[in-house]
Amino acid sequence: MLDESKFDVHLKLWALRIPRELCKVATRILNGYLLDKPRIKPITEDPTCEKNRYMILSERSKILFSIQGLTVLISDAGLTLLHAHAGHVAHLNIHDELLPYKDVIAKVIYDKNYPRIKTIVNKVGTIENEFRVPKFEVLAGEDDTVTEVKQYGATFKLDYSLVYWNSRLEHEHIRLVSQFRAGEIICDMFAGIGPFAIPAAQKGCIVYANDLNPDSIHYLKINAETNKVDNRVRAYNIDARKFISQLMEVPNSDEKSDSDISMLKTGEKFEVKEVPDTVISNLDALQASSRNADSSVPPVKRPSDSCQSENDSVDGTSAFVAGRRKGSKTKRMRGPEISDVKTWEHVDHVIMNLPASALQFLDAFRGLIQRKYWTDLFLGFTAIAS
Ligand SMILES: C[S@@+](CC[C@H](N)C(=O)[O-])C[C@H]1O[C@@H](n2cnc3c(N)ncnc32)[C@H](O)[C@@H]1O
Repeated sequence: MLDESKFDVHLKLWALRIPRELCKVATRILNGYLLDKPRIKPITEDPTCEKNRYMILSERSKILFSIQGLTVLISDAGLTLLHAHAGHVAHLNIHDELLPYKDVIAKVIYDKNYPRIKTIVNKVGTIENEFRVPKFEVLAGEDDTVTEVKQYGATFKLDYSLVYWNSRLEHEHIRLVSQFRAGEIICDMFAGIGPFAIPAAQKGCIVYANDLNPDSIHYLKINAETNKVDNRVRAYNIDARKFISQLMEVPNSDEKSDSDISMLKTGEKFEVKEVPDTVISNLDALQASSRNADSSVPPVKRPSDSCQSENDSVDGTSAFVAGRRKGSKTKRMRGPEISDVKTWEHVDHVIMNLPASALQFLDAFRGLIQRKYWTDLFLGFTAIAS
């Protein structure tokens, strides 16, 4: 009789326990570091918790390694993903039991990642301020937290010590924006430096982006310009409640007779229009005036103050920002301009990315929409409130 146990192989391997929803990302990051043996799956279930998975590392995974900004430390305390990074700043979240070694850990990460990583910071205490900016201590490298991050083809400048930023949300940014369509109107109530607003505008949406933190708005504006979407992003630096209520306020100059309103109700929607180049050029001169909405939302119809340029579209595929493609010299296409938008009549999506408390802002919408003017049945909400 065959003794099958003679064929058993026992491997002593390290494994990384992670929440199962991070499996895809982790597989990408750990590419080349996972166990690669025939008929052995490198990702297995965690018998103690169905929400977790074990990522089994290959035999050659060492004590400390760093790939794409994610450092894995294998210590007596177990396996820990130590840092996320934003541009040249690596952000550690060192657990209490490892704090006595924080300088050594920082030095190793610095040495292994320099010059890509130039500053190593560690989070101190819990986040208590309303801007959601953690406090950091610099453990190694330059004391310089102004950095640039690239996500989905957009560039974001930020000061890591002054504004909220979480590189790990890239997937969520992409997922949400993928649901928007060119020409839609988006209100981002807690916009930060623009990780939803900028790609939405790149896609051809008109974006009203607000944040209470003046530093976030400072960088949001820089990022809108850098990514050439400042003509489709209007930035505000006020409390979210005030922001949404001002956007929904009907200006006196826009009050309509009943017959006007019945025409609106027939479903007036923005359409892609052809615009002669001369009109576009004239609009260029007015563009600057649209960039500084800041602390108030004037509830009046603004003059035409924006236009699309041929660089507006990231991939050139959207109808709204189709613009003048290479080789075509005669016409540009444009969609709704921010000056044409009447937010009290129509908004497609509201983004509320304020984990733990976004839902507490829902009452701000009570009685806000004036049915007489509102042209749609629905308003889409996305509250990221976990
Ligand atoms: C979790 S962050 C999200 C920022 C951005 N959406 C992102 O993903 O990077 C929440 C943001 O809401 C802002 N914030 C907090 N309370 C606010 C309020 N009452 N009104 C407007 N913005 C507020 C903070 O300054 C912070 O930038």
